[in-house]
This record gives sequence, C-alpha cells and structure tokens, in this order.
Amino acid sequence: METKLPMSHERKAVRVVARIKPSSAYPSAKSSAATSVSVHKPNGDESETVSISSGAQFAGSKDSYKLDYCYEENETTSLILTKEIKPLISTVFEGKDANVIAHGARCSGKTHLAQGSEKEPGLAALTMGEMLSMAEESGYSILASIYEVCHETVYDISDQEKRVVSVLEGAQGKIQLKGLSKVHVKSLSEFKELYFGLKKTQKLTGDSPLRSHRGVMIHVTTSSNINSGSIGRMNFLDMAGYEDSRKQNTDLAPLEITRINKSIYSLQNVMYALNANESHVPYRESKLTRMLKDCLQGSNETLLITCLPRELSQDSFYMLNLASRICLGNNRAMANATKKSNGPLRSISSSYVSQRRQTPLTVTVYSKQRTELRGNASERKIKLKTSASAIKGRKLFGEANGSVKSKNNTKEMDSKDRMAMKKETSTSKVVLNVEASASEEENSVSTLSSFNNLQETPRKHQEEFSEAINCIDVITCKAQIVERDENRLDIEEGLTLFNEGENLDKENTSLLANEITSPPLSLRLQELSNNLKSICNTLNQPSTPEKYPTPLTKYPEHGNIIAEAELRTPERSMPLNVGCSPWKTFSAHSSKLKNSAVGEYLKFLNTADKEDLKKLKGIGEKRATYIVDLRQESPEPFKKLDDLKDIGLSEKQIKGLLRKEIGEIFN
Ligand SMILES: Nc1ncnc2c1ncn2[C@@H]1O[C@H](COP(=O)(O)OP(=O)(O)OP(=O)(O)O)[C@@H](O)[C@H]1O
Repeated sequence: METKLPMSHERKAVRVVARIKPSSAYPSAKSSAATSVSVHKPNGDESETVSISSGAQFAGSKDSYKLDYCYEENETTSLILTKEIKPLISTVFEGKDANVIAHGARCSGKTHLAQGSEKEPGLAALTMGEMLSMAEESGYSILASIYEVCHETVYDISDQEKRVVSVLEGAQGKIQLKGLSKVHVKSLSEFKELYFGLKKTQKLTGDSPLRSHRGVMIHVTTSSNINSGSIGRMNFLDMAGYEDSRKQNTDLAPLEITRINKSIYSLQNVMYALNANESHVPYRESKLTRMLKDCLQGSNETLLITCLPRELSQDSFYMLNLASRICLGNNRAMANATKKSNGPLRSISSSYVSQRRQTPLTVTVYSKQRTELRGNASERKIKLKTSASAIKGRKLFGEANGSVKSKNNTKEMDSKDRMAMKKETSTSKVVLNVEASASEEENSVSTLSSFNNLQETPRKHQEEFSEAINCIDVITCKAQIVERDENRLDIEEGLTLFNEGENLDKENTSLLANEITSPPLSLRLQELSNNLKSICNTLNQPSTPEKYPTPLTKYPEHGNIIAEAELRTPERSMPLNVGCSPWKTFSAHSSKLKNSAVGEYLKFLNTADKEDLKKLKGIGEKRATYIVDLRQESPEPFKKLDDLKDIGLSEKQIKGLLRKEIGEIFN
C-alpha cells in the first residue's frame, strides 16, 4: 500500500515523531485523563504536524508541543514501517544513508519499539525483513554491523569479544569505523539471532551494569563480500534512556547518568543543527555523533522517534520538549546567516562559525582577558548594537544555561572587568558599551521561560547541564560598539559572548567547519610564534608611541561597562617598551609569550575532546580518558602547570612535554 507522505517529510533532514507507550505497560500507573498525554491531529493520519499536550503540569510546561506526527498505542509498528521507514529504505537502495533513532526517558519503550514482542515484531526486524526482500529483488546483499556506545567508546558486539571500534576521520573527513565487523545476513531468522540473541544490557567494563546506546547498521552491498563497500546504509539506533541525575532510586551513579545524558544531548544538538540547516553541525561533541557523521550529514534523512509513556514523567516531558525544538528547528532556520538573528534557537556554535565566516564584524568577549573584534577592513565603520532578544540562547540546551546566567549577570560582568580589546585587521578606535541590565535580560529570556523553568530546581539543573553538555555560557547582553571614524555607518548585528574556555572549543568547531584539520592548539602556538618573530623584527625598527587597550571600566550606578581601546592587529597588540633596552624588551615579550603558550596549553587540556588531546605529545588514550573524566568532576581541572601532576606527570615530564609541543612549531 502506497502511503502519501506529508510534504514536510520530503524536505526535512530530521523528521521527529513520537511513539506512545501504552499505560498498561506500567502496571503501577493508573491511566487518568488528568495526567495522560493527549494528541491533537488536525487532519487525522494525514496531519503534517500534531500537538501533544499533557494533563500533568511540569515546571515551565507549555500547553502543547508540536511534532511531525505521533503514533499512539493503537497504531502498529507495521504502520510506522509503512509510513516512516519504507521511504527511508528506498533512499538507502538509491545510494543514501538513513537513520532511525529511538530516544526518550528511561523505560519509555525504546527497546520494545526496536525489538518488539512475541505478538508484534519490532521495527528493527520489520526493517530488516523489508530490506532483505528488496535486496533479493535487486540482486543486492545485506550485511549488518552491531555496535554499542558506552563511556565514549564504541564496541563491536556482533560477537562475544566486544572489540573496541576506532572512529577515524580519513581524507575529506570521511569516517572509518576500524574494527566494526560486518556479518552477511541471508535471512530474518539469522538477523534475529544476531541482534536479539544479545542481552540488552551487557557488562562491558567493571562490575556495575552500564547503560549504552545500541545500534545496528544495515549495509546494502553489491556482493556478500564483507569488504565490499556499501551502496547505502540504514542505521538503527536504540539510545540509552535519559534520566535526571539527581534521582535517588537509580542503579547508576550521578556521574554515569551525566555521561549518558551528555551523549544524548550531543545527538540532539546534531539533530537540531541539521533540521535548522545550521552551517555548523557539532558532530565532534561525542563519540556517537562522530561515528554517525557520514550517516547523518548531507542529504541523508533521519527519523527521530521520541518514545513517551502515556503518563508523562518529568524526564519524558523534558525529552518531548527537546524533540519539539528539534522538530521546529526547520521552521526557524536562518535564510541568511548574515542577517540579524530573529529566531531564538540558532545554535551558538553555528552562529559563531557563521559570524566568523560571513558577517562583516564579529565580536567575541573573552571573560577573563579580552574582547576580540574580528572585522573586515572594508566594513569597519560600524555601529553595532545587539538587542538581547537577538542573542537569546541559541543552542538547543544553551537556553537553560542562559536563563541562570542572566540572573547572575552582574557577577558575570564582574569577571569581564579585565577585558581588553584588540582588532586583528584594523587600527580604528572603538568604544564597546556592554549594558548588563538585569531587567532587560530577564525580558529577553522571558520568551524562553518554558524551557528555562523546565526543571523544578533550575539552578541545580543548570549546573548539571553546564557540566553534562558543555553548554555554552551565553551572556545575553546589550552591546553597542561604536567605531569612531569620519564615515559612520550603523549596522545592527548579533553579538555573541563566549567565555574564554569556550572560545577554544568554538575555534575547534569553526576550524572543522572550515575544513581545516590541523589541531587548534598548534595554530594558536603558531600564532604566538609568529608574534615572537614579529617582535624580533620590530626590535630593529624605530618604535612609535601607541595607545594600549585599557581595561573595561565599570560604572556600577548605571550597570554599564564601557571599554575604550585601540583596535589593532595581533602583531601590534604587544607594547614595545619605549626607552628599554632591546634585550629587556625582548625578555619581557618572551616571558609574556611563554605565559600565553602555557595558558593556551592549559586551555586546550581543559576543553579539547579526547581525540584532540591524544594529538598532544605524551598524552595517550589512558591519559586523555583520565583528563576527560577529571573534567566531568571539575569543569576546569588545569589552572596551572602543576595541576598536570594530577594526571601522573612529574615536573620534569611536564617541562619536557611543553618544550616538545612549543618547540615543534618552529620546525
Ligand atoms: N508498546 C508497548 N507495549 C507493551 N509494553 C511495552 C511497550 N513498550 C514498552 N513496554 C514495556 O515497558 C518496559 C520498558 O520498556 P523498554 O525496555 O523498551 O524501555 P527503554 O526505553 O528501552 O528502557 P531503557 O531506557 O532502560 O533502555 C518493558 O517492560 C517493556 O516490555
């Protein structure tokens, strides 16, 4: 039976539907109209969007949440196959990749949906059955890889050895899954034995049972040879369930739950960015998203199934809220990244990248030291004014963070008192006026209240988020930058404020988005090295007195911060000590460079992901894992070089490592 698909299905990178688990599956839960979920389908089965509302009231809940569709208890998995998955299977046989991802809170029915029951087969088996018959008709073969992602490690679980799979990025960023085996599947019973024969929860390491994401990658190939390349792939993923890490009655430690939640958030961030047509998709946020990058990107399509119990729990409500945001992302995509942002949901990472690439002027505020103006020299006569509403939390989860940040904005601004400014491409004079008005910020985030007030104790949850998802500390400020020049030109532009640690992270992502593959630390060190060389050159040249960036001055009575600074290229940003001997000047600069290099190195350790950490000399798999673990406990474990002793390095080793790392840039 051919089913007409809604128009939106054909266009969206990620189609978001819900699947309701019957309340009978919860023997203890009583179905009551007052608490159960109700689904409004304006055009019945043909509805292009549906609204889901819950009788239960949760902190910050809205009346209803929009999704592309919702399958209720009375709708069978065969219907989901026909309406949702068969069109995806067709694209796989045409040479694309497709994904079916089940996510939701714990015990929301994800595994049941994939595996089914005696009475009703699950989606994985139905999908495999369909693909096997299509392969038979077209003379293709079907191979399957079964994997599990746990603790940021991918395991091949098609046999009992559970080998570790390496996720490698090859030429042109193509992902290779080294060690992930493929099994030739000839029949459905073979597949069931392979997939369902495995226990749902396996002990991968240690004594405690770990929860994991579990997937099957179904490859369509021209031959049964396991080495033959795939025509297309169908990736079927059963995500680990989300749960609030503050829960008492759980079998996992809060840190463990936080880790799982982090990888759930990473995938949701990717889904959001894809649907919002963001120029940067944060694939590198987790191992899972890295490994699935090729399957998810480009014109490949994804079906995201949000599993919900009929009686929503707080956790399920939270997942519904986020699913709805992913779904709506498509409608809020920016037509032109250079335009003033008018949607509250642009991802920060992307807005940063797009600003760096496309906007005439980008402002980045480093919380500790500097504000950096990156400008196009031809368009630098600019008055930049950003309303807080334009920069509301743009990343999927950034908003929750932003809400708490905004309440503490005065404190945030204090940390910026030492800001200095520089402009890389211009020497024009700039006035930066950052208004940190609490009331304005509160207004600015009021439209986000549904998300901000989502959790019962927002502050505590915000802390968890910031740890769990490496959320971007958006500081919603009103900023006005006036560049004094004879030709004034006013431009309204978005301003994004990052803290210093994040900037490196953002640089990582922007470099990736620009397909520059060299590690950012070496680029930063290279920049320092260039500075050193330029100092050596300028020592021989007559120096001219210059104005140097002044620290931001705070006027508490107005709640304003005003900075006045010269904008100049990095080479010029270092003062030449007029009147000093060349040797003293050189020594002063050298020690400044040394401190900067050490600072960059520590920042890198505090922010880089595991793969990037391993690029550092002396940091192997074990140390990189340990560093990442340390960061779960404290967001910035390395404040000084001595802190490296915490990862088992002696003073001598620390010096040796730095010497090698920094010396390398002169090679
Ligand atoms: N559609 C359904 N019909 C009947 N029972 C169901 C249905 N969906 C789930 N269940 C039952 O609910 C319980 C939890 O389901 P399941 O294990 O699929 O949840 P999960 O979301 O995969 O959990 P976790 O997050 O722990 O992986 C199981 O006992 C399962 O049999």
